[in-house]
Amino acid sequence: MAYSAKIGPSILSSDLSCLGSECVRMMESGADYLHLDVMDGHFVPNITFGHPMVECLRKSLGQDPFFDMHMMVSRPEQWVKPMAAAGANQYTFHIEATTNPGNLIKEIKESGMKVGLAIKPGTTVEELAPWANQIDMALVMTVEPGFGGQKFIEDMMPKVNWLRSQFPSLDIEVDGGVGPDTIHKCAEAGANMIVSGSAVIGSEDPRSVIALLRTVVAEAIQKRSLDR
Ligand SMILES: O=C(CO)[C@@H](O)[C@H](O)COP(=O)(O)O
Ligand SMILES: [Fe+2]
Repeated sequence: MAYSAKIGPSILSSDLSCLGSECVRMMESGADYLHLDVMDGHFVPNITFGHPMVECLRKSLGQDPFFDMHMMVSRPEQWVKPMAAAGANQYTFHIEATTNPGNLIKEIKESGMKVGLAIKPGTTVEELAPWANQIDMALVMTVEPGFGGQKFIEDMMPKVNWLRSQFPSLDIEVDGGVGPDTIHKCAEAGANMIVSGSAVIGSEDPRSVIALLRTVVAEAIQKRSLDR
């Protein structure tokens, strides 16, 4: 079992005028990686930031933090090279946004980044499955992409469960409405990379929330390995 519990705060719901220091605050609170939500106002009805911001964050934060780019954009092909040059570590694109996932996976790998493949709530996990052996991470959205602070969609858990049963060592990420109230469902289903925005950022004690999320997931991973 190659995967481990990792917690990646989504900085979407932080004070964006202090993005650099918010990222530092999350890393100092025990985050394993940073989940950076890129929205283009076309694939989703909201706009955030692009590669120039990522480049500034990389310069200010140094080489250490792992940047998981959640690309909620149409034509994800166009940002692969700029994101790699800006210092992104993982490029997570939506399968709904491209007609040629195979080629995009290849381009991302050639540019030196890891590959994440995301599906919206309305997309079946069978659409992702043919690519699962070529990617580093599968992202199962647990809200409609576009906004932080939405309600967790529990109906997505069978997708996670199925992916875990079919691909025992794949990194599986959940994103949207995940926090102390919903983490048990995600962990039991088999998710190991946990994005949490408002529950972590909005907490007075982000360190404790991150630690709790990680403990629940680590315990579920251990239980699964004992059950095998
Ligand atoms: O990609 C998205 C939303 O589209 C997420 O990354 C959210 O930003 C997570 O925030 P919470 O739902 O945890 O508040
Ligand atoms: Fe996200």
